[in-house]
Amino acid sequence: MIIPTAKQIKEIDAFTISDEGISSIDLMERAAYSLTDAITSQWSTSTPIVVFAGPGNNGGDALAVARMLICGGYAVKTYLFNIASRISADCKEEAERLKSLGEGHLTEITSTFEPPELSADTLIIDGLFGTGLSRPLEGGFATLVRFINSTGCTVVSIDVPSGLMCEDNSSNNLESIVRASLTLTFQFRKLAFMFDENEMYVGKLKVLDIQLSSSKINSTSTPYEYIEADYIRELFKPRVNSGNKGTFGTAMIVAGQYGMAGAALLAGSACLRSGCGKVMVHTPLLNNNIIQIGLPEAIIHHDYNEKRFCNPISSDTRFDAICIGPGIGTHTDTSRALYDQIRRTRCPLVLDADALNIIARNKEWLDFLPAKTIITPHPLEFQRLTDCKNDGYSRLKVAQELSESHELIVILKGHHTAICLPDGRVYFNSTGNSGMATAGSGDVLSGIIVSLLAQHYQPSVAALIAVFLHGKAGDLASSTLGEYSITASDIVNNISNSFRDLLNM
Ligand SMILES: NC(=O)C1=CN([C@@H]2O[C@H](COP(=O)(O)OP(=O)(O)OC[C@H]3O[C@@H](n4cnc5c(N)ncnc54)[C@H](OP(=O)(O)O)[C@@H]3O)[C@@H](O)[C@H]2O)[C@H](O)CC1
Ligand SMILES: [K+]
Repeated sequence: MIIPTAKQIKEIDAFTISDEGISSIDLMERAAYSLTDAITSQWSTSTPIVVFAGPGNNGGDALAVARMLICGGYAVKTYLFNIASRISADCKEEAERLKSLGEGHLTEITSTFEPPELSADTLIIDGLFGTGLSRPLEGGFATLVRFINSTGCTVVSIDVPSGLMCEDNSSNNLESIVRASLTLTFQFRKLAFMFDENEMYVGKLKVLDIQLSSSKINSTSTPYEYIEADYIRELFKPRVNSGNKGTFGTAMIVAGQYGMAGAALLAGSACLRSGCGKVMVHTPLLNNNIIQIGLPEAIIHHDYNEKRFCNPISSDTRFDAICIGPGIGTHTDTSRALYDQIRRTRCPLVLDADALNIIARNKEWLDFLPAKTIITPHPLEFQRLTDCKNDGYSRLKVAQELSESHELIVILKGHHTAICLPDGRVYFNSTGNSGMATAGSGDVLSGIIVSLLAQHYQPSVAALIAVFLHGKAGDLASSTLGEYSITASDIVNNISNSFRDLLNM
């Protein structure tokens, strides 16, 4: 599903109204029904409810929900903030409909507001601002948001937590954003929901289908897409029944300085579990026994010259794709070997972990990475690499620029890992959980990517499939072990289930 901007959502909304011949107030009612349905399925009529409605259509939604809840037998107190006497037409109409239920349901605030005493079991419905927020909240609205956040009550935000911009929050006033327990958003995830630091505002997320025009959605052009199983499934090539191990490619993994052999084992085993024909591990001689025993299927490509660090691979070694980085350290010998290898590499390349830390110290190397090289930084690695600002939106913009200017595939790891392609498109992943934030998890991802590259998947496709499968393997591991107990090996052990689940095997 696409992730449109707030402006595009407005256009889709307007098109739906004209194309379907539905009035805007009826579309608002449709949205309010789905909100009410989601709320009543989770909270019973014994829950006291307080609704805060703003001056725009987000407020209109909130007033309609208040009316529907009252009709459903809930005790609801509603406050409409009409400070500048500029409420939208549909918000005004919804206020009238709410008032028509009788006295005392609606309090209109036109100047100062004395916050009510709220019992701990109160459910707050936040309909102050949605996609129409145009600047950070200040003054009375900022105070109101701080009050909401201080109550300790459960908060359900309509469409967007009030105060959160749909895209760029790098200059926002972060204290003036509602911290929702649950956000019920309409039709699309918003770009800001993809950034890790905004999880504290969004809380749990539920997307409500309010049937906006699908033809308009399909013709809306946006670089951002949220990818789910159906999309990924279509990217697979059939596996040839008559294939031999040569057909499915040889992957080379340069990993594991002495003391970090586990990184080589994890990347190597993930690679083997992801379908390539042969895996070679280039690693210091001292890791020999560990890897021979831990991964008997792999061919160890001994690094004879140096016992502890990685050296260049001899130029007559043949492989179809190469991954460099898991646990290699940043020793000067390794750094020299990395430089040498990058210069010589003619096949698809993935750079991860310490390879990226070495490049961060030699930023000019970015200029000669082969086209379509995949890099897989976590936020700190990306910051070291580019000196970008620390918020998700700024980071994404820099990643998009880097991807486009250097023809790289940048996989920005996070809760919703972003895959930035050189043509400007960005895909956000839908799988994965907090249990995957564990040592070695990135090595597993690199192993899956290089396996798919060795099988001759296009780098962009390999990146998309690998990120999805990796997250899915983590989700399957979590379904039996729970998020607290997952290790990187558990992710490897669930790669096969992840393939089978996706491909219905
Ligand atoms: N997606 C859909 O198809 C549907 C969405 N619905 C709901 O509509 C809102 C969007 O409604 P909109 O009226 O465009 O916007 P808001 O309600 O978010 O707010 C607009 C008003 O807020 C004022 N504003 C903006 N920023 C501030 C601020 N920092 N401080 C004070 N006031 C602010 C703005 O005034 P301006 O001065 O900027 O003009 C407006 O008065 C969407 O989120 C959904 O909830 C439909 O109901 C169903 C279809
Ligand atoms: K809201």
